Amino acid sequence: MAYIEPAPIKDKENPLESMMERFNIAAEKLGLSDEVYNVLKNPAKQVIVSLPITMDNGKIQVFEGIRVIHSNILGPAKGGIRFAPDVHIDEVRALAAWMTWKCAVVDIPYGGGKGGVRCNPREMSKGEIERLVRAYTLSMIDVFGPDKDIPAPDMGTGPREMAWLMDEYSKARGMTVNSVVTGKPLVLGGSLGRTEATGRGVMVSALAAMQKLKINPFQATCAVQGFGNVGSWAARLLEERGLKIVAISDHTGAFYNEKGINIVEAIEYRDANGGNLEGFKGGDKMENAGDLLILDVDVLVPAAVEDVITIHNVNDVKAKLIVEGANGPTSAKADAIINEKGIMAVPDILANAGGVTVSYFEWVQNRLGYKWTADRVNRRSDRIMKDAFDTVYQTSLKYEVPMRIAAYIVAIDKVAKTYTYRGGF
Ligand SMILES: NC(=O)C1=CN([C@@H]2O[C@H](COP(=O)(O)OP(=O)(O)OC[C@H]3O[C@@H](n4cnc5c(N)ncnc54)[C@H](O)[C@@H]3O)[C@@H](O)[C@H]2O)C=CC1
Ligand SMILES: O=C(O)CCC(=O)C(=O)O
Repeated sequence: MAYIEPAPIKDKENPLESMMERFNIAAEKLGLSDEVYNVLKNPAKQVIVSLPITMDNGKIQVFEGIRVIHSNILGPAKGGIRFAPDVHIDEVRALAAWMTWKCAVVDIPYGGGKGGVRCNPREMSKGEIERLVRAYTLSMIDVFGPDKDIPAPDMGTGPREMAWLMDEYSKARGMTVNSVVTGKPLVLGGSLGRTEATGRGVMVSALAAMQKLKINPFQATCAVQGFGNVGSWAARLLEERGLKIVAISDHTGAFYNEKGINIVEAIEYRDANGGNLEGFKGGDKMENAGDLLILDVDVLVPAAVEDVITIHNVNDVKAKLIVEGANGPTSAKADAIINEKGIMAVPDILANAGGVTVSYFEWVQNRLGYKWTADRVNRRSDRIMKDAFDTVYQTSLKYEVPMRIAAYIVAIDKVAKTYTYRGGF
C-alpha cells in the first residue's frame, strides 16, 4: 500500500500568505472591525480525507482529499475541485477564500469553497480517476449539497468528473440531484456557455481594461500562459476580438509566432494530441517557457497556475495589462512592482469570475428545471462581468488603490455588511 506524503509548499510563495497580505490592506482601508476580520480570516470548515483506491495494477494507493469552506455567509459555498500532484492545504485555503471574494465581487449569492485531491491525473487511467472521484464524493457526502456546498471543475477536472460526482451523490441520496455540482455535461443539466465562461469573462475584462488604457484590440498583441479550459478559451475569444496572440504555452512548453498563432488550429492540435501542445508547429518552441511572461506584448494572460509572476521576474514583465485567468498567478510581493511600473492588473477574483457566474446560472436552471439559451447565458454573464469591472474600477479611483485591492474592498465590504446584518456572533 503506497501513501503519498503531503508535499510542502516549496519554490513558491505561499498563496495563503499572498491572499492574506491583500486582505489585510483592504481590511485596513475599509476600517474592518476586529470581530469581522477574525471571522473572515479563518475558514469556516476544513475537511481532509484519506481515499484508498484500487489502481489498475491491483495495488491500493491512498490519496489525500481536501475540501475547505471559507465562508457560507452569502449563501452555499461554491468552488471547484483541483486534481494536481502539488495540492496543499494552504493552497486550498487560499483558493476557497478567493472564491468568497470572487462571488461577492460579481454579486452572486454564494460563499466560497474549494477542493483538491493530491494526484496526477495525467498518469492515471480513466477508471482510476473515476474511482477517485467517487470515493472523494462519498467522503464529502455530508459536506456537499445544493444548499450547502456546490463543487465545480478546476485544474485537472472537467465535465466528466462532475458527471461522476453528480451520479455518486445522487445514488447516495436515492434521487437525482443535478444541482449539487456545476460544470456538468449538457445532457446531465449542464449550462450552455459554462465551458467557455471563464475564458469569456477574461475576454470581457480584458476589453474593458483595454478601453480604459486606450489600447486598440486590433493593434494589440497578447501572450497566454496555460492552454487548458481557461487559457484556450481566453485566447480564442481574444483572437476573435482582434488581438494577435503571439505566444501560448502549457506544461509541455511555450510557442511563439510574431505573426500570430492560429488559436483554432492550436486547439485542434491539442485535442488530437492527448490534450497538450507538445510538438505544435504553429509557432517556434521557446527555449525557456517562463519567458512567455516577459515578452514585449500589450496584454498578458496567465491562465495556468499560482505564483508565476513573482519578485524573480516581475521587473522584466513588459505587458501594459495583465488579466489573471488563473487563480493567484501573481504573488503579493510582486504587486508593489507591478504598481510602480504602472501596469494594470485585472485580478483573478474579478477577471476569472465568468466561470462561477455561469455556474450560478447552471444551478438556477437546475433548480427551475429549465434551460436557458446560449445567447441568454452569454448576454447575462457579459453584463455581470462588465458591471463588476466598472464597480471595481470606480472603487480603485475612490480609494486610490490598484484594481486588485479595489476588488478585495468591494468583496470584503459586501461580506462584512452581510455579517453585520445577520449578527449572531
Ligand atoms: N476552469 C474554470 O472554470 C476556472 C479555472 N480557474 C483557474 O484557471 C487556472 C487554469 O484552470 P483550467 O484551465 O480549468 O485548468 P486545466 O486543467 O483545464 O488547464 C491547465 C493548463 O495549464 C497548463 N499548465 C500547468 N502547469 C503549467 C505551467 N507551469 N506553465 C504553463 N502551463 C501550465 C496545463 O498544461 C493546461 O494547459 C487555474 O488557476 C484555475 O484555478 C479560475 C476560474 C474558473
Ligand atoms: O464554477 C465554479 O463554481 C467555481 C469555479 C472555480 O473554481 C473558480 O472560479 O476558481
